[in-house]
Amino acid sequence: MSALQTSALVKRYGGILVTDNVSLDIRPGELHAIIGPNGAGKTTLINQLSGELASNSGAIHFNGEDVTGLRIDQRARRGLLRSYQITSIFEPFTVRENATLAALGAREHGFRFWQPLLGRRDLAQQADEALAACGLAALSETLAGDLAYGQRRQLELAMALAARPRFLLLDEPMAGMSAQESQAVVRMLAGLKGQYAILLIEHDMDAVFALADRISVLVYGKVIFTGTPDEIRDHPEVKAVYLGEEGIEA
Ligand SMILES: Nc1ncnc2c1ncn2[C@@H]1O[C@H](COP(=O)(O)OP(=O)(O)OP(=O)(O)O)[C@@H](O)[C@H]1O
Repeated sequence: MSALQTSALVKRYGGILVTDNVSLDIRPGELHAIIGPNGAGKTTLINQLSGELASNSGAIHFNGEDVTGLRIDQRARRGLLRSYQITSIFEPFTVRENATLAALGAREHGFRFWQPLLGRRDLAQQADEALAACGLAALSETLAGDLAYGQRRQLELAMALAARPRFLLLDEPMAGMSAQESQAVVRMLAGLKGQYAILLIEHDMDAVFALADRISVLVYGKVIFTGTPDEIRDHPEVKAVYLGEEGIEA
C-alpha cells in the first residue's frame, strides 16, 4: 500500500490550472522530492496535501484512507505533518517549550494545559529527541526569538519531528540557509530516511540528488516524469525543460 497517493489532483485559480491532474504514489519510508521551475506549482501541491488548500477535484489517500475532505488538523492528527514557516514559532518561549508545544499540538487540543504540559515527560522526551536530531540540543533553553535564521528553520523541522509524524511534508527546508546549515539539514534528513515517508520540495539540487529515492518533475502543474535520481539526470525532456542543456553533473 502507498503511504500517500494522489489521483488526478486539480487546483485552479480562475482559469489557470495550477495543479494539473497530479497523480503521485509515495511509498512507505520513501524520500520523494518534487522539483520544478519557479511557479510550477510545488507549494500549491504541498498545500493541497497538508489540507491548507482545498482541491477542485481528484483524491488524496493517506495510508489507504481518503483524506481529501479532511481539515489540516484532522490530517495532522493522522500523522500527515508539514514543517511550518517561521510564523508558527512562539518567539517569547524557549526552543524546548516550542518543541514541547509541537509535540502536544498534533494530537491534543489547545493551550489550556500549558503549565501541566511542561511536566509531561512523554512530551518533553519527544521534544528533546527532536531537538537533538536537528542539532538544537545545546540551544534548548534559548528563547526562540533569539535564534539566527538558520536555527529557526532547524527549529521548524524539530517542531514537525516532535509531533511524531508518519509522513513529513517539507517545503524548502534549506531556503535561506548557509551552506553549512544546509549540510546539517541534509545529514539530519539522511538520518531520518526510512523512518517515515518524506515529501521534499527543495531548490538545492545537491540536497535533492543526495537524499531522494525518487524525484517527480513538475512543470506547469503537471508531473512530466517520476524516477530515481539517475533516471532524472538522464531524461532528455527533464534536462531540456528543467535542468538546462548541460543537465546535472553526476
Ligand atoms: N492564491 C493564488 N491566486 C492565484 N494564483 C496563484 C495563487 N497562488 C499561487 N498562484 C499561482 O500558481 C502558480 C504556482 O505557484 P506555486 O507557488 O505553487 O509555485 P512553486 O512551484 O511553489 O514556485 P516557487 O518555486 O517559486 O516557490 C504560480 O503561477 C502562481 O502565480
